[in-house]
This record gives sequence, C-alpha cells and structure tokens, in this order.
Amino acid sequence: MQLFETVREMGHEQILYCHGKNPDIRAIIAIHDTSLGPAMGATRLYPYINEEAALKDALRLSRGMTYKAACANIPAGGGKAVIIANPTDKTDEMLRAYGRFVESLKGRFITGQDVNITPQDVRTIQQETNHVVGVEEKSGGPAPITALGVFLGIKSAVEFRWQTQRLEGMRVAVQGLGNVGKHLCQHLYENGVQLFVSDINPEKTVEIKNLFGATVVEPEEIYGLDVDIFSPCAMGGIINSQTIPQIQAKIIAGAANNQLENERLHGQRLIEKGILYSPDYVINAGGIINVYNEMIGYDEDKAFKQVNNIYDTLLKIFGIAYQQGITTNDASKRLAEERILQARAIKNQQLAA
Ligand SMILES: NC(=O)C1=CN([C@@H]2O[C@H](COP(=O)(O)OP(=O)(O)OC[C@H]3O[C@@H](n4cnc5c(N)ncnc54)[C@H](O)[C@@H]3O)[C@@H](O)[C@H]2O)C=CC1
Ligand SMILES: O=C(O)CCC(=O)C(=O)O
Repeated sequence: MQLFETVREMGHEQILYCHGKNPDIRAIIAIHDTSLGPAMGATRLYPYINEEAALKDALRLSRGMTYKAACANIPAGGGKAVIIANPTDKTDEMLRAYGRFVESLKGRFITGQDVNITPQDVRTIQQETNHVVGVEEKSGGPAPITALGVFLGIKSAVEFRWQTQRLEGMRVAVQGLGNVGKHLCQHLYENGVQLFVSDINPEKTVEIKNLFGATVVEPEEIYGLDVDIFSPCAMGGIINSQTIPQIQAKIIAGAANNQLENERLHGQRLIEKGILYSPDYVINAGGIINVYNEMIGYDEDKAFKQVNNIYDTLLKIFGIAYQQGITTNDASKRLAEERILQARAIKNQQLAA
C-alpha cells in the first residue's frame, strides 16, 4: 500500500503509529477529519492477520466516523484506533500504554469501546487520559442505544420498502450477538419478529435462543436464509462477492461498521438484486450520539431524541438514492460531505473576519 497516496485519496489528516517495547504494544490511531470537531471513535482490539489489514481497518473505520457524525448532525470529527493483539494477550499495562498515546494527542482524538474492548478496559485507559467516553457511571456504555438506533433504522427501511411500520411476523437474521446484537434481538422479539441468529461463540447463541426463542444457525448459514431482513452486527466486509449471491433478504440493516467490502461495487450489486441497504454509519450512529452527549454533560432525553432522528435521516437517504438512481451509500456520503463543506466554509469565514 502506498501510504501517503492512500491517505490523500481517503482524506485523512493524521495517522499515528504507536509502538512500545515494554509493554509490547502495536496500535494505529487514524484521524480522518476534524472540520466538525475533535475526532471521535472507539478503539478496537483485534488479532489482524497483518499490519496492512490493521491499517486498512483503521483508515476505513475512521472515515466512517467522519460521515457518521456528519449524518447524525453531531459536531465531532472522525477517528478510530486499532490495537493489534489477541484478546487473550490484552493486559492492563498494554491498555495504559495505549492511553498514554491517546493523551499525547491532547484531545484531538477521543475514544471509547469497540470490539474486544470492555467498559472496564476503558476505565483502565482512563488512568492515563481523560479523553475517553462510554464510561459506565456516566452514560452507561453505548451499545443499548446503538441497538435502539439500529432497531429504528430497521423500521425505517421496512417503511420505505413495504410502506408499513409493523414488524410483527417478519423474519430477521441477526449475525453477531455481542453488546449490540443482543439488545437488538430484544427489541425485535418484543415487536413480534421471528429471529434467526448466529455467533461464533456458542454461549451467546444459547442465551439468545433461551431468551427470545431464536433459531440458531451456523455462522456460514446466516447469509442464505429465507428471511425478510438481514442484520449484520459482528464484523465488517461481510457484504461481498461471495455472500451477495446467497442473500435472500430484501433489506440489510445492521450495526457492524464497514459492512460493504467494496462500497461502490457491492453497493451497486445490492441495487441490482433489489436489496435495500441501510448505510452502516447512519444506522449505527446511536453510539456516537450517546458518547457525544456524555462528553458535553449527559442528558438521556436529549440523547434519545437525537437517536430517534435516525429513522427520518434514513428515510431521507433512501429517498435521495431512489430518486437519483444512486446507491444509498453514495446518498449518505453526499449528505455528510455537504455538512462538512458547510462547516469548513463557516470556519474559513470566521478566520477571515
Ligand atoms: N457498541 C457500539 O455501540 C457500536 C458498535 N458498532 C459496531 O457493531 C458491531 C458489533 O459491536 P458490539 O456488539 O459492540 O461488539 P461485540 O464484540 O460485543 O460483539 C460482536 C459479536 O460478533 C460475534 N462474531 C464475530 N465474528 C462473527 C462471525 N463471523 N459470525 C457471527 N458472529 C461473529 C462475536 O462473537 C461477538 O459476540 C461492530 O462492528 C462494531 O464496530 C458500531 C457502532 C456502535
Ligand atoms: O464509542 C465511541 O467512541 C464512538 C462510537 C464509535 O466508535 C462507533 O460508532 O463505531
């Protein structure tokens, strides 16, 4: 990968490679754009197959955060960090060393909890820096509100696709039953949905089967199920040339970041198959809405009101995509870029005054 070329094309401002010998730590912090405010984005810990895969994830996730904040009308920029490690090798020393790198950015980057980082880990990172969010005793962690936003996004897609608000009797496949997937299953169950679920961790599937009567399928079977809606809530890149031919659902709407392996190509393939895709960074904005509100002084009512807007924002994006014959991903990107350009213009006017 030609790093500077890639960064220029994707529009990143800064990439920080964090390396420590004792304790051993390898992490990448990517700051995409701070036009709207400081870069916000949680930290993911993952045993990437190589450094390029880690960098690619950090670059795509951080750009997604810029669009996410812009579409949600949150005055924050986009960033994201990845720690390259096996979850079993995670130590407090490693997290504290990472916290010192976050602190070195002096608030330009504010982080929280993503895959394989727990609220307790955030507390450990917080021993070295105050630039963290999603702390248990403040807003209580972002997953439940992210799940609520995804649930509202599913309803919005159903409204657009089938002109109904009722989910009762619909068949929904949920991939990934972690912090978000589990709460999402609860909303769907309470609304009379028939659930089909998969997770690589059998304990989680057993729990959801017992709680919500879900049908458990093997991880690779989830794509080809005869369902109305597919909700990816695990990892990214799962909408690709191998999985699209299998998908029978008419709507894809889930929490996972970076669901499309290739935004242009796979977004277009979904249109050709008549599948309505909810852009991930719009439908899963509940987390950033919640942690942003935590940062400015948490008001639960205000945060919930903002999460409710996900429903209308998605309807607007579906409408633009349909009228202009473009992918929903391109429609949301345009909305985000308009807001960012407006913010830059205002900043420039203020500087010139
Ligand atoms: N937690 C939050 O508030 C937000 C989360 N997201 C995204 O949503 C997704 C889920 O987040 P969390 O629930 O917090 O993560 P989590 O780590 O709690 O849950 C992920 C779950 O997916 C499972 N999984 C991994 N690979 C799988 C596979 N191939 N098939 C089936 N299951 C698999 C894991 O075993 C785990 O149970 C991630 O992509 C995250 O970036 C996005 C916005 C906010
Ligand atoms: O939890 C955070 O720090 C912001 C939300 C986030 O990272 C995400 O939406 O992926």
